[in-house]
Amino acid sequence: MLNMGGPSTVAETHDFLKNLFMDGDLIPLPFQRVLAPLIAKRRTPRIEKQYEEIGGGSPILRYTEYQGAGMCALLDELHPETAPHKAYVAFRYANPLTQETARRMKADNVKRAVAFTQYPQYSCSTTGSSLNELFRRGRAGEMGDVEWSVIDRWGTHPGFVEAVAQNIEAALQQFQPSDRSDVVLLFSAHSLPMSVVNRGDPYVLEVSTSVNAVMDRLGHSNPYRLVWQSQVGPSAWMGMQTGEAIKGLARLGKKQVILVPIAFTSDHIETLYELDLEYMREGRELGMDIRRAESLNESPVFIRALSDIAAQHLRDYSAGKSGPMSVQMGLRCPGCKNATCGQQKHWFARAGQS
Ligand SMILES: C=CC1=C(C)c2cc3[nH]c(cc4nc(cc5[nH]c(cc1n2)c(C)c5CCC(=O)O)C(CCC(=O)O)=C4C)c(C)c3C=C
Ligand SMILES: [Fe+2]
Ligand SMILES: [Fe+2]
Repeated sequence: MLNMGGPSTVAETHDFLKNLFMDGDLIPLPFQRVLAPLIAKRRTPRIEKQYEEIGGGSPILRYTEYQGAGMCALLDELHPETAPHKAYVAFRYANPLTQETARRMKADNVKRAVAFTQYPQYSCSTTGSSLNELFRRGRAGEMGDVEWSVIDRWGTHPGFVEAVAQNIEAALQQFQPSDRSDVVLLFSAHSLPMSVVNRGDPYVLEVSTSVNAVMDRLGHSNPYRLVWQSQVGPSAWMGMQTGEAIKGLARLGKKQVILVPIAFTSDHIETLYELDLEYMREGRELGMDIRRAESLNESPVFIRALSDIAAQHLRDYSAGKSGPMSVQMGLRCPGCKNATCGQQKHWFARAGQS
């Protein structure tokens, strides 16, 4: 289970930030090896405080382990041919790091593995980065002889869509029945630098497609917008920003709002601090009745979706098909060397079309 990860304790914040700023797939910096530790050090006190305020660390590991155990139990039934299944967590910037997980897999003598991204929508800076790291560890011989396949995106899987929709419906129940259809659904995803969007990264399109699928499932019952949060640094990022959207809705007199995280599968600093503490407080100060759809966390519907995605992948793989959600390791973009790059410019350049 590949993801970014987060510091499980406040004390791990600095190392998490350092690993994050060292990653050229996420943040390409000039003189990265020199600058990254400096930026991480300067940023640490502020981010430590945020992790303190949300209970002393990121719950992402706890939720990923819970989801992984649930997924494997179901998968043993759905795909007994490859049972027993075991979930390993490989985080990009926090423990357990990919390197450590690779070592554990080797010690466990694992021979067959699925690299299953836990980002529903693909970006070269998130899933791409995790897959690159996995490649590096494999090439360094740290994993032993493993037959790999990849699930690289699943943002329109009906089970994922259903789980998000059910959490929205639960949040809608908190409003008076007569008000419900006027509540604005504000889908909020982590933003992406415009430099990444403009080179054709598929993330923005895939997040939009997820939102559309959820709205289809809800029968377009409510007004909705897709907005973007968590910009870092001075460069241009994908907008509109979540904070600006909330202020804009308040100006329009649209005061009943549900914030819906759509690009994360569990709670962490971006939901618990930025959405719950910052934006919801701002909204309430503007006189709004602003709530949040719960993150997928321990949702049984979501865990079933994970097992279904994995089972379908395993069936496709044994039938010799890679399936629509998955590609096999070895296919690497000639442009950025990402395993499953979705950047149109890179692939078209290869085909001689640009
Ligand atoms: C789909 C999810 C994410 C995308 C896309 C993404 C892009 C992205 N992020 C940064 C910089 C930072 N992100 C930070 C935290 C963080 N980011 C995500 C997800 C995505 N990031 C999550 C889930 C988290 C929180 C982890 C946790 O608490 O468990 C941080 C650290 C916090 C901070 O210092 O503000 C930074 C920095 C960039 C530059 C980027 C674009 C490519
Ligand atoms: Fe981020
Ligand atoms: Fe690429």
